[in-house]
Amino acid sequence: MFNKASFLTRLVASSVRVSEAAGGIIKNVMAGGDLKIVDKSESGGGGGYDPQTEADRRAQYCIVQSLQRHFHDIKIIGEEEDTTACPELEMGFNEDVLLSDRLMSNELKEIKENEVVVWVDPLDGTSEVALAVKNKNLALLEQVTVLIGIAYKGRPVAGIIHQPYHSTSGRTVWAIKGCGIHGLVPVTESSQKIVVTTRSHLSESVSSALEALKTRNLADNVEKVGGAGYKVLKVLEGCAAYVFASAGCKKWDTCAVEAVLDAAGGKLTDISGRDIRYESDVQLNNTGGVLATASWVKHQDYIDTIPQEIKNNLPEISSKK
Ligand SMILES: Nc1ncnc2c1ncn2[C@@H]1O[C@H](COP(=O)(O)O)[C@@H](OP(=O)(O)O)[C@H]1O
Ligand SMILES: [Mg+2]
Ligand SMILES: [Mg+2]
Ligand SMILES: [Mg+2]
Repeated sequence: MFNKASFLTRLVASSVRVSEAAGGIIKNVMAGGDLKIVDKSESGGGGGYDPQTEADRRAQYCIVQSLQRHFHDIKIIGEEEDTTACPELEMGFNEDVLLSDRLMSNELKEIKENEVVVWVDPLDGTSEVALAVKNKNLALLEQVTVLIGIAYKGRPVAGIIHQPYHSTSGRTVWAIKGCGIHGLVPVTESSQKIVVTTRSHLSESVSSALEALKTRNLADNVEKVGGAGYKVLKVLEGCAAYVFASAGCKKWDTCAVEAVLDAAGGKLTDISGRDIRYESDVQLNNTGGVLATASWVKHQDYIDTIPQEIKNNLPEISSKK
């Protein structure tokens, strides 16, 4: 069945399994207790504290090696430049994904390996991992996700969000364009408009945008949590929007989650309402910020309410410097 399925279906079926293996590696490193944290901003990464742990490095190695072994011509762009080798694992694939093959459009069925860009965030929420260990507050680990996003012609067509610390054995939420969302049931209405935003990268523009939303009853409450992946899961499970009026997050933070949110009827753009592009040569930073809304609110209301001066300070820069 696997070999008969189209390339995209096989890539997603493998990516679901690889994300779960990466989640297991993250848990093993955490259980070992020695995160070997480095601060990437010290090696010229610019910006503030930007932690990377042994879990980030091992998880990325596992994901990239496994996918490259089975799909030689795909282009993979991952967050971490430094990785740590880990034993080769025979991944297999997730059988449920193969069932999507018959639902896929012909255009997606015909996609070839060298036409996709795979955006990998091996561990999203590293700041929360560091804080969980520092404060011995393991509840924060629920905010950790593994993100694998698949882009075709510069736009997301499939996404995998693995959440290793969700309940006891973790969960994987995945979607292929036009084939629905799997792994959770999206909330379709809520009496309260809760907006989620960053815990560890707050800034003047992030706060001002949220204040503006509050005045127009588009944010009854604001929750500050970690990870782009976790915030989109919160939007899928009842929050109204994820609003991040800052240029800090990257293409690997948003490609997977945009595909999953889109499959649930939500929407993700920059804060000016522009589509985020995912070609292999784009600027890595999401310089226009991130606005992700649930299916049951009007995305345009949020765009219209964010002050123009904040948007002007977050221009879209699409080509790589
Ligand atoms: N100013 C900044 N500098 C570096 N990374 C940033 C950033 N703002 C956001 N990010 C990254 O975007 C993701 C979501 O951030 P946040 O948790 O603050 O909402 C995190 O990914 P990683 O944890 O994969 O590094 C975080 O590091
Ligand atoms: Mg990230
Ligand atoms: Mg990361
Ligand atoms: Mg990081």
